[in-house]
Amino acid sequence: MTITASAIARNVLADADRRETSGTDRRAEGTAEAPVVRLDGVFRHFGETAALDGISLSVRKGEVLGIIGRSGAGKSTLIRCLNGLERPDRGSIKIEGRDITGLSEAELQPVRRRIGMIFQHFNLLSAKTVAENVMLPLKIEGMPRAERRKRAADLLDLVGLSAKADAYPSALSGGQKQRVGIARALAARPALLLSDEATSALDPETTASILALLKDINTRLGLTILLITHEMEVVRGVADRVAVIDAGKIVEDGPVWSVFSDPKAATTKSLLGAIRPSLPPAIGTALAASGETVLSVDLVGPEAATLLPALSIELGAPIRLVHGGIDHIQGQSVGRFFITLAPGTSLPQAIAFLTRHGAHVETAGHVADHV
Ligand SMILES: Nc1ncnc2c1ncn2[C@@H]1O[C@H](COP(=O)(O)OP(=O)(O)OP(=O)(O)O)[C@@H](O)[C@H]1O
Repeated sequence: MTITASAIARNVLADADRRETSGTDRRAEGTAEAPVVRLDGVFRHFGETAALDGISLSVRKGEVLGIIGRSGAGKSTLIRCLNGLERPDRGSIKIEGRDITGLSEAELQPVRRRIGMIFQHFNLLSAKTVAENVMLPLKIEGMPRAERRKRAADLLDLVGLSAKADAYPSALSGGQKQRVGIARALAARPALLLSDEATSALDPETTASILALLKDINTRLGLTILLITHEMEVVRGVADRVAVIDAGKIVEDGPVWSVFSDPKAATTKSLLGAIRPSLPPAIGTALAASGETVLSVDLVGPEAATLLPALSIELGAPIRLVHGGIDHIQGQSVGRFFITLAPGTSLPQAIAFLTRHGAHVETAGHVADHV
């Protein structure tokens, strides 16, 4: 799909920015520099269950943060706290610098309008057309009809669905429904787009196209996005930073390339299991039977591409790559290789060389008697 880079698109969030800098829409201490979202020591317990157990994190303006966790980790509770549907037991939650934890329902309404949401099951009104669905938040805002129509047309252009303006949701594919959901979420010019498992009901190809659209909107409009997901592929596809939540705690937080190349927490390693190369057991068994030593080698950076040939030259013998390769995440080359050394070569020499070049090396599986 091609999205036209129009003045319209640049205008999609412009009013929100004007409101933000004028400060007339908020009575907060926040400034343009304040994080869009900031949580400090947020606790929410249900009886003995700590759904949120001291969460602190912030999302900068223009950032895409992925929050990932298994079922029951606390993701839904976090979302409910962010939009004021749930109140934390303690801690503070600031949206654009304004603490929302003590606000009344009436006071929460303008804060909620600053948060656009997209959902796993799209939540479109089946009796309304695509354009009417997109216009709905604007109708609630009291925007005149002609203006609403114009804005809905601009938003449908942005998500590549102009041709479907008068169709009903039942006539759309899942990916098209989610595009409508995105257009609707952007209608009121939010400061934050909150994505709640928005691609979980979509096939991998459609997921990729929705993630590309979100990334495009983030890049072109500078929109801040918080993605809640249980899929690492989603984080990999679009996020700048990832926070891993487990039993109500953030157990890991960092740039996506860094967490993907060197996960520290057990939960992160396990969530990454499916997409981070690990030695297939059958290969490990076969190599053990043949008496070969397998090394796992991790290296981030341009040297990842030249490391193995350089090692081969250092040892004066060929290296066998049995599994893995180079991935490209956020412009970084992330190398993860499983290699075996030729008989008679020095394992300590190989490890010393690789370590000297910044690689993290482990012996995986069988370790043969090397020189
Ligand atoms: N209203 C509630 N009453 C009692 N326990 C709750 C309530 N809401 C959440 N919990 C518990 O808090 C923990 C976190 O739940 P939460 O729904 O936030 O997790 P989640 O990460 O969103 O899970 P999923 O991905 O399955 O939706 C779970 O143990 C859940 O059983």
